[in-house]
Amino acid sequence: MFAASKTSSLLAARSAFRRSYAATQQAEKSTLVLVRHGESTWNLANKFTGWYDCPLSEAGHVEAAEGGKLINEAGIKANVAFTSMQKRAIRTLWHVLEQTDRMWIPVTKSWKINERHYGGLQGLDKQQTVDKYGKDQVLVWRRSYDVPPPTVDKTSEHHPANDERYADLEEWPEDFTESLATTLDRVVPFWESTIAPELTDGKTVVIAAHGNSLRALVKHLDGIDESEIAELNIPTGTPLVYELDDDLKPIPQEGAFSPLQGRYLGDQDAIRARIEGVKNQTK
Ligand SMILES: O=C(O)[C@@H](CO)OP(=O)(O)O
Repeated sequence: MFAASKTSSLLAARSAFRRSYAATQQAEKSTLVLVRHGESTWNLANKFTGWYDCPLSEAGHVEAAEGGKLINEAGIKANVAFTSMQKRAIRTLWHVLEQTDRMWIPVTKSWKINERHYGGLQGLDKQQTVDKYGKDQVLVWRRSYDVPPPTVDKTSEHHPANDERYADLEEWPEDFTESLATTLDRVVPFWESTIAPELTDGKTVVIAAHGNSLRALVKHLDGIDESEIAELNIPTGTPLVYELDDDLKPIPQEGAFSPLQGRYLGDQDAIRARIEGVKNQTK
């Protein structure tokens, strides 16, 4: 009698273990941290930047280091990192890796997560552009999904064919510019081919990139529609943390700012104010 009940309780314990093990397997999730670079010298000067390679401003260095501290305090340990070919994002990543004491992890740099190219607007003062073309037109150029800003041709210093880091990477068209839609056309395939496999492999990933390349990525991840993405602005130097399920779908985080499902680390009121600041660059 005693032996029989012992056996059945052993079996019950084993099947409970199997059930809970299966649940852990299903609940397997990976962590993705997105950071827009800290304030750049051209953010400070309120100029359209795109692929122009300006550095961080003094405040931008502080913001990026603060962002790194927040990631460290959250106990997030990245295994791999990605950034663009632009020094404001690269330097931001360096701050993050320094603050989290993970300068040794592999880093991939790719133009596929560069800022959206601003075509003929690059280098122009945002407010002067509003004064010249009107607020509505500038808002269309800044935030519409698929209306690109004016193009640059190969005589422009801003054309990628005239920059040694990009010249041989692609057959660049004579006239070049990017909308958010065409930015997605490079960000999403890079995500799928290069970043997503690391997350599927159980790695924790950090990406230091740009306002519009990150808008493109979160549009894809969070399934944000074209009208809603127009309203979405991403603050500088602020870590945005996603937990992703087995299919790399975001698990909604408490305190996330809709339509995002990831959560920003840091003082939530200060973050809202920074988001408003980005929006108000062209009043
Ligand atoms: O100038 C730029 O490249 C971007 C980001 O700084 O600006 P905006 O927010 O206007 O798209």
